[in-house]
Amino acid sequence: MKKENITLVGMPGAGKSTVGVVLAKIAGYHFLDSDLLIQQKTGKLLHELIEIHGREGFLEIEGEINASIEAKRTVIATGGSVVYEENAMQHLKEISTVVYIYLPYEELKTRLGSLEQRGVALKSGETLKDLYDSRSGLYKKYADITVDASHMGIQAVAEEILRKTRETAF
Ligand SMILES: Nc1ncnc2c1ncn2[C@@H]1O[C@H](COP(=O)(O)OP(=O)(O)O)[C@@H](O)[C@H]1O
Ligand SMILES: O=C(O)C1=C[C@@H](OP(=O)(O)O)[C@@H](O)[C@H](O)C1
Ligand SMILES: [Mg+2]
Repeated sequence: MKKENITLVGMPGAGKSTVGVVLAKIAGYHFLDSDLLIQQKTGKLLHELIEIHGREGFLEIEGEINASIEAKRTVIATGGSVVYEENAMQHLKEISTVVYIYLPYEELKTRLGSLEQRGVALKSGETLKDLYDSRSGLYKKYADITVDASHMGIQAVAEEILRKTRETAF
């Protein structure tokens, strides 16, 4: 593994935050959840930011903060909407190996609770299926590696990500 950070991307509920902590532990890395970084830097909760600034305003803030991450030997769990921000993704690709945690739509749907409660950056009238279909291509576009997490437990997904990042030279 040439790059010294691992960035996790994927749909909300795919397991970026939970798997990320376990992955950091087994890799001997630090862990950074960029959602928490946004909350620390703005002093607001994510859903408050979306309420105050709207979807576009939130994406701008998310993009800027992700584009400014400095990390070493760190697993970075991003928020699902970071792939809308080209600058942020270019930066994350420069500093890390980007891993897409893929989950089929049906499995994701049963896993996710209320979308409002999670503060997902939906356009007006957009459903989870619309979001899934429109984002899948973006996750694939930026991913160096894709891990299919269907029917896998948290530990198994973390181990698979570590195995694949170690065997792939970037
Ligand atoms: N591989 C998995 N198997 C079962 N449940 C999982 C798995 N990965 C994550 N979860 C659960 O799914 C929910 C969403 O996980 P989370 O890490 O918050 O996703 P994300 O950060 O991608 O939005 C949590 O309740 C978490 O415990
Ligand atoms: O996909 C999204 O639109 C979002 C996902 C959230 O993070 P998770 O992917 O960790 O749930 C968070 O960044 C924000 O509320 C928007
Ligand atoms: Mg998360």
